[in-house]
Amino acid sequence: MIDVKNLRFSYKKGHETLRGLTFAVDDGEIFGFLGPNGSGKSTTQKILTGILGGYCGEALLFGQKPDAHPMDFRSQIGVLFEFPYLYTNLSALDNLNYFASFYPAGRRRNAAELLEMLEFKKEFLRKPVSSYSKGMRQRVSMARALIHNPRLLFLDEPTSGLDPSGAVLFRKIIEEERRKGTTVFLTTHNMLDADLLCDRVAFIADGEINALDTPQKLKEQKNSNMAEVTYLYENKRCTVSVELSRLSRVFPFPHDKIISIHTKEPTLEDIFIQYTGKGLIS
Ligand SMILES: Nc1ncnc2c1ncn2[C@@H]1O[C@H](COP(=O)(O)OP(=O)(O)OP(=O)(O)O)[C@@H](O)[C@H]1O
Repeated sequence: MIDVKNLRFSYKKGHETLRGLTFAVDDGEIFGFLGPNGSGKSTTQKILTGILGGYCGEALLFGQKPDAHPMDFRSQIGVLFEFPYLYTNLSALDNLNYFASFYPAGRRRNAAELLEMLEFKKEFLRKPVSSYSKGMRQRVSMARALIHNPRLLFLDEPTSGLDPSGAVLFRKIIEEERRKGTTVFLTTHNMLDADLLCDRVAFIADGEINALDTPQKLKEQKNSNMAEVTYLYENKRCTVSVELSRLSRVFPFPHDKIISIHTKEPTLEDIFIQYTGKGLIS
């Protein structure tokens, strides 16, 4: 679906923003592109969606160059941008009907039904976007990305600005899209989204990919094999980290009562820091 080989890009001479990215995204996959601010995520997405040209190396979507603008290229991709590009003086319905009009009638989804699926407040359907909260604008932007049933979805920070139940709903909708066979390129620094949704993730830092695998494999590779044990000893509550191998027979410390044992599994963010030496929010 997406094939990127040795992709390089510079905004100004002498400084490379993308320094030789190579990766492939399979049909029907949710592929996470994770990195801290300024690492090159949006630049990569802009190249793949045909907004930015002038790159070196190879970038192919459906076997085509994204900046060659073949007639049907844009109708096959849906994009949720980091910042909502909506007409703020128009309502949600007018925005969506306008964007839908760019696509063949056979591909268009019903704007009102899409907004209902996204739990958009009915009373705001005909009010201007300028009166919407951040979460409402995000819902309209998601509807805009889905309005023409794209084969490939680019989602840049889809759950940003949403409350926890909105984020759960968006994750459900993204999974539903995947079930229908849509491929998803998810750009984010939200670890929970990446861990819950992605089949594979790539870690990008300073314009380079440092690791690429399934979230589970990445976590297993760097598994600390440690357990955190909480116990009572001489009426005092204590917590220690112990290697799992040392727990196989007896607890290697004096205790009166074990209260809990938890294996210390690294989070995707721990792994990211181990690979790149940086946190995801810098
Ligand atoms: N139009 C531009 N002109 C010059 N430099 C730019 C431009 N857009 C981005 N950059 C620079 O390129 C680098 C990568 O930016 P990019 O927006 O791709 O990062 P990002 O990983 O998407 O960050 P964020 O998480 O903040 O969105 C940054 O150093 C940024 O300042």
